[in-house]
Amino acid sequence: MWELTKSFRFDAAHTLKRSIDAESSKRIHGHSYRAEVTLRGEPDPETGMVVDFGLLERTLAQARDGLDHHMLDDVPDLGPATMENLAAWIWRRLAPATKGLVKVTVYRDSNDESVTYRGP
Ligand SMILES: Nc1nc2c(c(=O)[nH]1)N=C([C@H](O)[C@H](O)COP(=O)(O)OP(=O)(O)OP(=O)(O)O)CN2
Ligand SMILES: [Zn+2]
Repeated sequence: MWELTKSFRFDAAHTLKRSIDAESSKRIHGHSYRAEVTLRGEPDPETGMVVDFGLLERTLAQARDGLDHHMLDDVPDLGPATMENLAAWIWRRLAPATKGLVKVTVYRDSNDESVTYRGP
């Protein structure tokens, strides 16, 4: 069994309701994120690939385009713009076209934080 991983980056703005740091969190502010997507499968004997990374990049671009330079509060079906919801949103975007999807991890390196979603 093989596992392939590819990442994409996006920058986006949001507001957040929180019980701590409430004032600064509810003001519009931005973060830089990295989403890492892992899928599992067997290489095709003819191509030697589980999936061509170029094809995977095209699929990931559809998710990135829905988030990069967007106001996350306005992204349909996201809910509160947390890293938890971002990971699940990316999963839902990718799952129909991504055989063997294992996990989506969203990183916010400026805060040394990450959230991993492994599906419903
Ligand atoms: N479990 C989660 N907790 C928090 C999330 C989240 O997505 N999941 N998100 C936030 C906020 O996005 C918040 O803006 C981060 O706040 P904070 O840690 O205070 O960091 P800064 O905004 O100061 O970060 P810089 O990027 O360094 O400016 C909070 N919690
Ligand atoms: Zn924030």
